[in-house]
Amino acid sequence: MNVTITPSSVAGTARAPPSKSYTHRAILAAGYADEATVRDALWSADTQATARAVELFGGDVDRAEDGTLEIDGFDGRPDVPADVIDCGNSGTTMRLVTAAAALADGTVVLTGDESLRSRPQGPLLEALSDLEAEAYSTRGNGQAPLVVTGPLAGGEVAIPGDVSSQYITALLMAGAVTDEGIAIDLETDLKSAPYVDITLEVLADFGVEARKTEGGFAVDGGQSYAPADGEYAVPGDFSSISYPLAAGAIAGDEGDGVRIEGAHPSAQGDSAIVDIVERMGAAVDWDREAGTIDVSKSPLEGVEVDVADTPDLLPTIATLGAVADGDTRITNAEHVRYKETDRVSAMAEELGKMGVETTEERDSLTIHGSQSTLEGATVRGRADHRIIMALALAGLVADGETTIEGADHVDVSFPGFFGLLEELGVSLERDDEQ
Ligand SMILES: O=C(O)C1=C[C@@H](OP(=O)(O)O)[C@@H](O)[C@H](O)C1
Ligand SMILES: C=C(OP(=O)(O)O)C(=O)O
Repeated sequence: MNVTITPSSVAGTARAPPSKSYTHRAILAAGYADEATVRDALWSADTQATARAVELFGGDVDRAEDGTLEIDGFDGRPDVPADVIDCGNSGTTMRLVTAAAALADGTVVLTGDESLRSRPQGPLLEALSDLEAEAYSTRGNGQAPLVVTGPLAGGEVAIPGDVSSQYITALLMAGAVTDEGIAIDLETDLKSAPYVDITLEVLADFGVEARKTEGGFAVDGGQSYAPADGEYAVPGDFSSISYPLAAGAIAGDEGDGVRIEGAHPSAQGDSAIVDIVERMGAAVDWDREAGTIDVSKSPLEGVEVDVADTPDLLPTIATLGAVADGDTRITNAEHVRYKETDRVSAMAEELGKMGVETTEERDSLTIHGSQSTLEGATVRGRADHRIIMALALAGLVADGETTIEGADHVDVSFPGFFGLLEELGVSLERDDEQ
């Protein structure tokens, strides 16, 4: 599907979709449990990949009409699946499920789409091998397809922290049901650190104790997963909130702004977007207790933003920077190159087609912003949900129409994204022929 956006102003109320990160963890934690109910779960292409994996491990995921998931777990140790596990486009699924697979008493094969088969899995495979499982890439290049044979022993393991925090999450979640537990020693500084905080929070909510240590993280073995009262509720997603928030800041209607609901504080590092938009000069009011954010259009100015903790915000910040006056410098961004696409280059090149000048370095992206230079263009979504959504934002304020090719991939994290834009008053056309 291609989507063509006509420049539009936005006004109205947007409900935050449920958090993708919390939903993945809750579905897998429920899988490790005997049974659990997960309320307010995100049902997207990525979270469905995790649900499929839980089912292949012997669990059952039943989705009620209101979206509640009733999950029968595999109760600690996964069965050896009757088929290959296809993780689709989801890095979180592949990492978390690879470590779970190492608990099975047999061999598990994992694969994914072309993008996922180009993302780095090597450090996790090495860590699992150090913990006595057999784990390798069929091509010997640290990328999927992956073959994992358990069972995983506990123990101590060293792993780099600057490729993906999902390796740490995966080891902590699986480590809780090993006999000995797992102690993780970080060989480098940890990037995307708030995602491990999310993991510690979800583990605690499922009655599993894991902790930070001097050199990294640790989890004791022999623990069982069980949420209090058998239920777990997923909070709103701040990476997804970044899009309506940025839309309100750059294209808010003069009279009415945008209100976002479901924005309660949680461990998500991406809630930093509220502060970033405010620093750029937008009028933002976050009522943390009510979980509402009100934003209206204001002239924006370039700022410097360190995305070590918040890689998924880079595309949104790049578009904000394109609209702002002056330079927006996004630093500590090397790990943003290991996502569904190399998002540093993708944003530089696609915004470039809209007339935006950028300077790209290995670890940073500088956007030389000025609204007057944003021109409508045909841009490539690169099969990456966050690139598509960030380019749609740019289309709101460009001069002329913007066509985003391959826009259907928003279903990875925000299936209702274009419907929401329409509700906020955006004029857009979908071309399903493509
Ligand atoms: O654990 C998670 O839920 C995630 C961790 C981050 O990845 P990395 O840790 O690979 O940077 C983030 O980019 C991804 O969207 C979700
Ligand atoms: C990188 C992302 O997710 P994942 O790593 O799960 O593919 C994302 O949602 O931006």
